[in-house]
Amino acid sequence: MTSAFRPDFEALQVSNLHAYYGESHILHGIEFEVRRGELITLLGRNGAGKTTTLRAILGLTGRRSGSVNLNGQEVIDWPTHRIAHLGVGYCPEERGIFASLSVEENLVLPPQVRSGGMSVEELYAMFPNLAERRKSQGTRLSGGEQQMLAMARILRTGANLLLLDEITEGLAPVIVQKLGDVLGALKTRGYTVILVEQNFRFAAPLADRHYVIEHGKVVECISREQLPSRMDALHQRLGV
Ligand SMILES: Nc1ncnc2c1ncn2[C@@H]1O[C@H](COP(=O)(O)OP(=O)(O)OP(=O)(O)O)[C@@H](O)[C@H]1O
Repeated sequence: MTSAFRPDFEALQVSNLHAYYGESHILHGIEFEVRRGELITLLGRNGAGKTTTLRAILGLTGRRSGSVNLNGQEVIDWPTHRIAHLGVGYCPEERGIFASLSVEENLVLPPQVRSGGMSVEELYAMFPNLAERRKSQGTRLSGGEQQMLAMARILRTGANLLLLDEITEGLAPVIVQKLGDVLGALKTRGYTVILVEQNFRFAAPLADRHYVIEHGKVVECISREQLPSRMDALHQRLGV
């Protein structure tokens, strides 16, 4: 560890990030940044490289190159578990709930990556549905309950930079609204969020900036202030 090393996350800067799955070159020099307490989105059509970007930050793709700088620390060559211990939590699209374990067992299973994680009781206060289902098996949860559990689980680990992949996909409007409230509350508490999202209406009010990805490259960065004047161009890019 260098003397500049500080485990608490303040900023992530991704520069010239290339990533591969086997021989397939998927990311072609991704560039973006996010600072503590910000929420940014990665937008783009299917197959643009949004999920791969989240996975590449954590070292979950094949070969990768370029720079992933976390709070002044270059982590491009680090293994995933070391990166996670800087406070990075990943919520994959498939959620990864253990079907044979109860809600509470799922919650307490992952090891803490840093101090300051939320307690189980704090999480039940944030997600009352989970409190009611604390003894239920993973298989018996609705899609919305599974998503809340997946979010709650990374909050318990102490992660404060959250990489969230399509968390609203397939969920009822009332659950989507609840997830929006939770993200707003987390932002207020200083959490930092990178959101891959197809539901732009969900993401727009929460986000400080939007990065549009096409063919493994960021082709546009749109701030909250610029959004009203760039909506038409954005719709065209996303094909919606
Ligand atoms: N494990 C893998 N092996 C090989 N190619 C992959 C793998 N995962 C993804 N890809 C390819 O990488 C490209 C980017 O996929 P990625 O999942 O990052 O896109 P995305 O923008 O998240 O889109 P979606 O919304 O469809 O998930 C696609 O062409 C996809 O087929």
